[in-house]
Amino acid sequence: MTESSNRHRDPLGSRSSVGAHAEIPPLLDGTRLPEVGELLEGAVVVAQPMHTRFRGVTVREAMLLHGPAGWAEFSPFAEYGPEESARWLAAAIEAGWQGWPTPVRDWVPVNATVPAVPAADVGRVLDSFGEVPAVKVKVAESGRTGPEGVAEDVARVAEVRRLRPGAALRIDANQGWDHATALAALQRLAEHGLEYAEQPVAGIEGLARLREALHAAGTPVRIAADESVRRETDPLAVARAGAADLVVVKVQPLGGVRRALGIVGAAGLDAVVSSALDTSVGIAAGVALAASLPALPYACGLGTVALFTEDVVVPRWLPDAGRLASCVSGASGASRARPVPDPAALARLRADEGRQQWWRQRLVQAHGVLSAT
Ligand SMILES: O=C(O)CCC(=O)C1=CC=C[C@@H](O)[C@@H]1C(=O)O
Ligand SMILES: [Mg+2]
Repeated sequence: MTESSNRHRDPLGSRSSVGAHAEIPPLLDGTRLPEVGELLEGAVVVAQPMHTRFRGVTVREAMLLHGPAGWAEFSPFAEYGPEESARWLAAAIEAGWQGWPTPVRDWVPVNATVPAVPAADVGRVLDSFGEVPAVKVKVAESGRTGPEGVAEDVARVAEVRRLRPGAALRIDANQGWDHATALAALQRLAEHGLEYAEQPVAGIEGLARLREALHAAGTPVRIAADESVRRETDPLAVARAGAADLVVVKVQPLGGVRRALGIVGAAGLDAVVSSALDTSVGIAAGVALAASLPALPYACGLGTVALFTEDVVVPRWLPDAGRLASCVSGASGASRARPVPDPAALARLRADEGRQQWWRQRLVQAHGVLSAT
């Protein structure tokens, strides 16, 4: 597909100029794949409890690896199989055995993330992030997508707007709505001023159809693709289809900072960097990506360690005045040191032997996929 034919398929004018032959770097891209034994030496699985259930998770487990370049995180969600997990392992190998590219900025703006809590709890959650330029609100929680659930979503968003009148506001439905519900809900939510709606419905065609319907209804809420980027075998398909205005990028699911940079470049759309609910060790990779992108028009979803009751890094890596400093050396040197697990917190949060074993097996399987690639 040429650039002009792509525009033809996108009558609403998303700015993507992705071509059919846009190439994204392969996993590991020339980096040596360490032996399993080398990866597992010093590896430890931690279990970090959450203040509030988030994407069905109440305790977040993560395997931390220690390579020559520093600490790295391997934490594919529990339900992910070896193929998908291999991308997360490639990201950990980049972090621990290669290091990240030189950034173009020293710090990145960060958004608060509000889980699907009752409106009465919104103030408490917002306070845990401090002052931030933007807030992301979770909506369409599983089992809460009927009229009552939508009313709760509207109340939650309205409360955020009341408490943070100047903040940019975005919602994330994690593809929980059907077309009609999304169309109606977004028209109501748009009254509170939305910078964009993240994955309101499932699938690339679903996003394209909703985006057109919103424009036709005179409510042109921008659409961000998340699951349609990170869980698709072709992360560029959504951009090719002109189905979204921007892409959400997460380092671990996309296979590392360099690969994510390649995907954003090839997609030709604005990108929002977000966490994969990582510990502070994994957050460092997200900051490395955000600090390296040529353009960073949106605050990043990298403040999520605030959602844990405790983090393995002490003090945990929270935004300061709405921003996180880069820990990779750039033109003006690194603004802070790379986060390192605290030995006492590591011992306290260490998962039991059964879980250590389960994660070691997952790593071995993901390693098998990478060695066959
Ligand atoms: O983007 C943010 O503000 C925080 C990160 C975040 O929302 C997520 C992290 C990991 C998994 C998720 O279901 C969720 C998301 O869908 O974006
Ligand atoms: Mg999302």
